Amino acid sequence: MRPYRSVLYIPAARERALEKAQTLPVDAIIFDLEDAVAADEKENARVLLARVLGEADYGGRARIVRVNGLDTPWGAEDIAAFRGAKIDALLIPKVGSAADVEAVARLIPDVPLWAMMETPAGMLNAAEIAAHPRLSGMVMGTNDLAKEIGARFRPDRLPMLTGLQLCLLAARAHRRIAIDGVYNAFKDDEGLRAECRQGRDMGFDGKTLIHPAQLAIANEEFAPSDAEVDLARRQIEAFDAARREGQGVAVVDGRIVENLHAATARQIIARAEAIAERAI
Ligand SMILES: CC(C)(COP(=O)(O)OP(=O)(O)OC[C@H]1O[C@@H](n2cnc3c(N)ncnc32)[C@H](O)[C@@H]1OP(=O)(O)O)[C@@H](O)C(=O)NCCC(=O)NCCSC(=O)C[C@H](O)C(=O)O
Ligand SMILES: [Mg+2]
Repeated sequence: MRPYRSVLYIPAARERALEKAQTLPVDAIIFDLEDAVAADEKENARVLLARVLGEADYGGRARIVRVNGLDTPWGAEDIAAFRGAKIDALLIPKVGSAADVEAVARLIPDVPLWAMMETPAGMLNAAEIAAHPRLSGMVMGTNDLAKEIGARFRPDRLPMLTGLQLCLLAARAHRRIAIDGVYNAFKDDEGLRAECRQGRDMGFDGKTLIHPAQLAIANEEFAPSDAEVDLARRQIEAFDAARREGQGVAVVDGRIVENLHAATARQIIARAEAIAERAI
């Protein structure tokens, strides 16, 4: 179980940021060739990123490259540049259907593919996209989604919720990683914390981020709290004791604990242990 609490975008044209990320407390990095790179910088950014990924040491941080779409002048060359590279996933922007995933899969063997979920068609086709055998992760693109549906940004993200939940259901049905969208106001810690909490409550594995100042909050909010770990341990103990006595139900803190609750508790412990092992 690899943690994906914090997933930081870095514009691939920013050499200093590419260097800085080697020491940041982040679970995964999205090296972005798409929207964070201006059109006249695309070719230089691709060359720079290929060099950096060949030389730099990002330790245990997952390395994900977001390429430009195949419907742009840069998409096919981006994909070709990272064939055989030491990366953990290739992230495809604006995926609308499983055919979009298949088109990229044919151009690059072996590497796991992730999909940006950020168009109305993509949200409606989330189930077939998640089912593609090469797909292993889904990333919410809430900026593009807001643009496409004509939504306003609201603290409760009401206009987004149906789309986000369709993607979560699809991701979970096929055991894929699901990462929440970015919080644009990178100096607003309180707003970020609230949105992380909402994303965690919904079931996301972590949050995409745009600035190093956002890392600590995401790492904290997407990790099981001490209270959650303590409760999980007590639930497992109580359930195992009940089983030894031939019972199928235990009670902890006035609430029932059945097989499924014990399974959730074991997941929480496994997640906490995986995070402790990351030790970032
Ligand atoms: C938002 C920024 C433009 C701010 O940059 P800057 O003004 O340079 O910030 P700071 O001066 O506060 O930077 C302090 C130091 O941190 C480093 N830094 C900054 N950002 C990053 C980063 N993302 N990764 C690594 N390091 C970073 C600076 O180099 C400074 O270092 P030092 O020299 O040691 O002091 C900038 O943060 C930025 O460009 N962020 C990323 C924006 C981005 O990637 N956007 C695209 C993804 S969002 C999206 O498209 C999602 C989706 O598709 C959707 O539709 O929603
Ligand atoms: Mg986008």
